[in-house]
Amino acid sequence: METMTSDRVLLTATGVRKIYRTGSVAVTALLDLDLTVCHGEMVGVMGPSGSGKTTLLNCLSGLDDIDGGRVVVDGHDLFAMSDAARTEHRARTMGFVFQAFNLIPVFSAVENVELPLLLVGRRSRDARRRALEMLDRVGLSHRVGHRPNEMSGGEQQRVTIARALAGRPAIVWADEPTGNLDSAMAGQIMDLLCELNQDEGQTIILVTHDFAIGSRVPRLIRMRDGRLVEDLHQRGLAAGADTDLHSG
Ligand SMILES: Nc1ncnc2c1ncn2[C@@H]1O[C@H](COP(=O)(O)OP(=O)(O)OP(=O)(O)O)[C@@H](O)[C@H]1O
Repeated sequence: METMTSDRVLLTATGVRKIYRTGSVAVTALLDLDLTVCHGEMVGVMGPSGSGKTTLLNCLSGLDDIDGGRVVVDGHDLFAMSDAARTEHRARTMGFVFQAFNLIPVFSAVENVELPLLLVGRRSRDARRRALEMLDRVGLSHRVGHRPNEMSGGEQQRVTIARALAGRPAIVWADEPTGNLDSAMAGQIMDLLCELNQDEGQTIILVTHDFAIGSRVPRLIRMRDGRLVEDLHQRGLAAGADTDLHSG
């Protein structure tokens, strides 16, 4: 069993509840969800369509409000903060990779990666240096001046990963990051994410419905009807991660 000493804990969700209300219809998308994630973990989130995977990502990252419970990330209670403080905390501690690449079409790769750094006040020379370093890290040093429509889907997703990691976030959230890619490119993006986790200890929480992806993460949680129904530490999959096999 994993020993979760408090200094290793990065995220704690306790009794999280999320209800979507549309007119008179209420859908409970998360029900009393408890989850603890430690620094350096790579966690996959799987479950049937509608089970609450994206809602989990949106609520535990503070992108969306919750209807009950508590989420603490990097020592800060997300929903005890003002909206402005939560936004600032998110920009400082979290990076996001989505299925849609959401790159700015008129910007080059390096401009897309440096933009969030400039928005949080980094000096332009520092932001450029860090953006180039990250593009090199994701294997795109030969594409820094290319615009999104001049790159393949896999290359565009590498740019978004470079952008997500440029600010050295404590957590990277990824929602179906390989959903728009063919299986060969999807495999390469997973290789990169696994490498960033294993070599650099980057904490990653990844939503997927793809079993090939889910089989590669050291820890896999499964959802059903808004509840966490399984928490599986897959044996021997990651350096530094817990390798006990247990569920619960
Ligand atoms: N904005 C919304 N308004 C109303 N209901 C919503 C909203 N977003 C999600 N839901 C509902 O909440 C439940 C959980 O949705 P969620 O998108 O989190 O599931 P998911 O597991 O990510 O599904 P998928 O694999 O299909 O993306 C579903 O019943 C969905 O219909």
